[in-house]
Amino acid sequence: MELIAEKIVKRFGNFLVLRNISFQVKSGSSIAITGANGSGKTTLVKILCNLMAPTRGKVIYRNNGNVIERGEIYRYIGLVGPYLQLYQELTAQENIDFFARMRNLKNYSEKIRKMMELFKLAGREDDPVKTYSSGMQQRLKYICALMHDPEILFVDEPRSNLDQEGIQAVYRILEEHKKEKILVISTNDQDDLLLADQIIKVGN
Ligand SMILES: Nc1ncnc2c1ncn2[C@@H]1O[C@H](COP(=O)(O)OP(=O)(O)OP(=O)(O)O)[C@@H](O)[C@H]1O
Repeated sequence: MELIAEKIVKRFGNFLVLRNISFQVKSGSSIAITGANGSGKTTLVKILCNLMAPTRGKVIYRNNGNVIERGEIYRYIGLVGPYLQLYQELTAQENIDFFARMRNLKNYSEKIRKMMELFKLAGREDDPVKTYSSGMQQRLKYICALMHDPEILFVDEPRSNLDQEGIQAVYRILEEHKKEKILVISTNDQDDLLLADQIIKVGN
């Protein structure tokens, strides 16, 4: 699997946020997007995930040399980010079932059980997400992003709201993920940059 960004430019009106961002990342490697607050990290992640169109430039996903169509990209990616909302009125299990149905996933209960255990959410499956703390919600986002074993995992602000134990669990997962798949993180944290084989700086 390969993710290629070709001369990505993004403007909001006259405001130029991204100027000519290009890179390539392959399975078995990782990339970090870094830059000051407001420099365009989240904008770039959204463009890479096909959630926002670039003003100019291209995002290409290739699998065994074949280009994946835009409409199919979601099957290959998992995304964790502050703007990714869980359904607050639904329980954790209902959120998980919703994501599973969207991805046509079957027989996922054992995998979810292990991940709920790992993220210390076991026993809280039937609680509405609105009763979860922000750190618990962040943990649940990781579970929803990872349940279909995505080839590319995007994490915008990996540590967001997590305690030390949560960060360690996430780090183990990210280290494991980038061994054979693609990891893209957006971060301002110097420690997070150590996870990356390549660093892209956005902004000035
Ligand atoms: N939909 C939008 N319309 C207009 N301007 C936007 C829009 N989205 C983002 N921007 C602007 O683009 C710039 C980059 O925003 P972005 O959220 O990508 O930054 P960031 O690097 O992720 O910031 P932070 O580190 O604070 O999360 C900001 O100046 C922001 O105000």
